[in-house]
Amino acid sequence: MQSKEPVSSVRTRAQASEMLLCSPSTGERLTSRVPSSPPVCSHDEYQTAADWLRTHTRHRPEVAIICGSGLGMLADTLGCQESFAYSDVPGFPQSTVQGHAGRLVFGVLKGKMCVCMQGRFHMYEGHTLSKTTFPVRVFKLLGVKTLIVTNAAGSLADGLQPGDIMIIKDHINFPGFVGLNPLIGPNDDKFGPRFPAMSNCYDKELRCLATEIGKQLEITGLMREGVYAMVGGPNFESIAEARLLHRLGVDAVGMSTAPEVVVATHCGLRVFGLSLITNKVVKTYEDSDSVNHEGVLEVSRLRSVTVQQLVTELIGKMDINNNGPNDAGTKF
Ligand SMILES: O=P(O)(O)O[C@H]1O[C@H](CO)[C@@H](O)[C@H]1O
Ligand SMILES: Nc1nc2[nH]cnc2c(=O)[nH]1
Repeated sequence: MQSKEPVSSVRTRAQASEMLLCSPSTGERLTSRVPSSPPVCSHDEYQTAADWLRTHTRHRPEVAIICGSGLGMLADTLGCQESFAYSDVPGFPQSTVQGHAGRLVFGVLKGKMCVCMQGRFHMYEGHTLSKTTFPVRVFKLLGVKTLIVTNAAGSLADGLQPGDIMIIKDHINFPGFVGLNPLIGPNDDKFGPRFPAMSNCYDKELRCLATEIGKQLEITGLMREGVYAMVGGPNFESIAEARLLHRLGVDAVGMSTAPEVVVATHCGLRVFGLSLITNKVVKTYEDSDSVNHEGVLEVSRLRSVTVQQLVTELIGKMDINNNGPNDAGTKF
């Protein structure tokens, strides 16, 4: 039997989901992207951004750093700086979160060519995961070998206090459990395999080196290794959620990092990650504390110099030619 609906009113699924994003009263578009429908960026889009950057800077970075909430000051310490607003770089999304300036800074740190993201993209801002992780593949095309990720996170582990630094040993990518993974979609074989392993995604040698540097800087009391979990955000955890995460073995929780690391590992970058613990996640109903972003930024600012020293020394001492166990050979 034929549908009685006129052809002009039959909507595709894509149109229907687009309509859900419009105000029912005015028809005004409320947001432009749905994270759960993952349109992927094409190889050309990454290449265009990389080509644009190559023609606009002399820098050829070997190390990329993604700065977490309130940790962007690190970029200011680079020598021979050249910087670009994200809005000027083709294909780059915009930063919308306080504490994420939205600048790409190229420069030299301890003799190594670096590029630093002063501000990252989060899924909860409405970016697709492909856009959230867009810079990582651009870095790969620019010749970057090592990615350093930093973030602000809440602690679930009893031994982790605000102001502590957690070297990320492993992660739990909770959005990935429900199909929100940046690698969903046709696999781009030029970047990496369809089914990448994630068992060595945080480089052991760099973790050991960071621990050694911690000793030299006399900050071992602040440092330990742990498991980071990414949740979608933007709300912080309910108490029941916090208890669940704790029981699952999560040491620190945040709303970023895992997608960047998945994409970096897929394309063979060596990864080092650290979480600055900015708050304790409330786990009991008797506790009247509650977390807010301003408090997160305040702790980040207070510890940013220490994080900066640790990352700077790590970059100075790392062997740039060791690409770690995930490197399957550069394809570009
Ligand atoms: O992960 P970064 O970008 O450091 O930011 C963390 O801080 C914000 C919450 O205060 C969230 O975006 C969380 O992910
Ligand atoms: N999800 C989450 N993200 C954070 N980022 C900084 N602190 C927190 C926290 O307590 N929970």
